[in-house]
Amino acid sequence: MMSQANKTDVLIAEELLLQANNLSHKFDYELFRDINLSLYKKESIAIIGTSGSGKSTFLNILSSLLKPTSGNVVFKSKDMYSIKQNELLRIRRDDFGIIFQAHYLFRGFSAIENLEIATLLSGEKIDEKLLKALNIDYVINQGVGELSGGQQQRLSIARVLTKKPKIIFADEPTGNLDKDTANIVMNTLFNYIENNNAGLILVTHENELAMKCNKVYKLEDLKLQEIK
Ligand SMILES: Nc1ncnc2c1ncn2[C@@H]1O[C@H](COP(=O)(O)OP(=O)(O)OP(=O)(O)O)[C@@H](O)[C@H]1O
Repeated sequence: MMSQANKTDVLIAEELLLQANNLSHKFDYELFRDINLSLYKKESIAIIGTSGSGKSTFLNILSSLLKPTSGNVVFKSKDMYSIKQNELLRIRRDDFGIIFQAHYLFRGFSAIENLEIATLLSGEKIDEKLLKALNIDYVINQGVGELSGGQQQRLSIARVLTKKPKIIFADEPTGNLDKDTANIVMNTLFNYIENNNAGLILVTHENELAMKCNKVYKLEDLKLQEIK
């Protein structure tokens, strides 16, 4: 029979979405050393730190885009940087939602066509409620080039959520937005992870925004310091 301690281990493992172990990275100089991080279902984590401290680099490593100098990132019991490239691409396509400030929308297409592309890849449906919540439901027939910067940003967030990722990685997702719109976007992301058993890792320089997350870490002196 399984002991109580083992049962607890199994339970924690089932709730775990992503685990980073002993991550170190350097470019010309060392950015961080031996960092550990765990993300659980329904959890939001914010990473703060001064400009150039390595926040975006850390997020790129967690989100399958950059192999760390050393250490590993485990998703679904697999070390992402030891598996085959096509398996890694599948994880990125099916399970990860990556939101960057520079949004990669298809400019020759309308807003709705950009969402349809996401549904084709994932087999999911466009969620009208999501478009309403993000206040872009009334512009979906317009060309991407006709949308404002903030509308494009929200459209790219809608496109990421449309494919129903297990983990959302967001680098300054509200960077271009006014406060009210930023709140709408953050509430949409929080509701999404709650309703879909997903997780969120957010990089931001705004402390107020960071503190809305369950956990906050500051990247400083090569380490992640726990703030909340
Ligand atoms: N591909 C790369 N090659 C070489 N150096 C890089 C590369 N990407 C980032 N760096 C360097 O690593 C350092 C950290 O960059 P990063 O973008 O991770 O910081 P950040 O904390 O996100 O900064 P900011 O808040 O200003 O966006 C910077 O000095 C940057 O020049």
